[in-house]
Amino acid sequence: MNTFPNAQEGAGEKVNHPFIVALDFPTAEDVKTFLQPFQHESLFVKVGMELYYQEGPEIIRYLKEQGHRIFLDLKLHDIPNTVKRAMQGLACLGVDLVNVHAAGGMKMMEAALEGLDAGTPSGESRPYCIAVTQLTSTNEQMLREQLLIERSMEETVLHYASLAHKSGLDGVVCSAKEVPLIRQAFGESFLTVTPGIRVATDEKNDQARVVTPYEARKLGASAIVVGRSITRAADSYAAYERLQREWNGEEQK
Ligand SMILES: O=C(O)c1cc(=O)[nH]c(=O)n1[C@@H]1O[C@H](COP(=O)(O)O)[C@@H](O)[C@H]1O
Repeated sequence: MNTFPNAQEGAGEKVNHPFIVALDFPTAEDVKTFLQPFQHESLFVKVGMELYYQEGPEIIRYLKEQGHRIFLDLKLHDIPNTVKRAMQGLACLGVDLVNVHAAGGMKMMEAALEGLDAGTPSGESRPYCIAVTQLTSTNEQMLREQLLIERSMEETVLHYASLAHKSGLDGVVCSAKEVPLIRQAFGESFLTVTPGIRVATDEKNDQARVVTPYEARKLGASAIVVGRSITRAADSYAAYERLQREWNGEEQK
């Protein structure tokens, strides 16, 4: 498998856990402009729907050539056969991490893994596969009133995480708020990738369950995903450095 350092390994030492920068841009040109100040850095970047639907596999090839690790965030959610075949195609791209919606159910998640195994070129490692539990833009009121889920957010996230775990997935996407519960239930090697990251002075925008990089680290998240706090900052590189220092436990803001 690809390397994905566990947040608990080397506790107390300085270990660089994945800090994933969400490249939420409409074009490859925007990405190239954004990455200019980072040209000497090897990043862990996320390509989501906005960019992939416009630029397709070419942007993945470009980012790999630049030496970046890639989370291809397409949040697959369909019938098992469709997800299996889509994952088979994505596995050829050589990305490090992909995801599905746990709401698609266990058969769909198992099919995702089958597709990835079938599509990974021999001699290469298959991408890690994680499941979105509840989007970080969802709050408890939305669970109740829109999704008709009567359980608490924590119970719901834990339930979806258990489906992902039973299906053999490598981890979940959740808010860092839910990480301690998931770690307690499924151990330290089950990945918890956490978006909804903001520092105190940031706008929440459409996010509901937000956590600072420092708190996410303390809560034991395996990785954080940061988009607008960096991509919309006046000085993106300075923002990246500041948030990364916080994530690495060097300073609290
Ligand atoms: O799967 C994801 O990456 C994801 C899941 C989730 O529950 N919430 C969430 O915000 N994300 C993604 O994480 C990124 C967060 O971006 P910012 O809110 O700008 O930091 C976006 O690219 C979202 O698509």
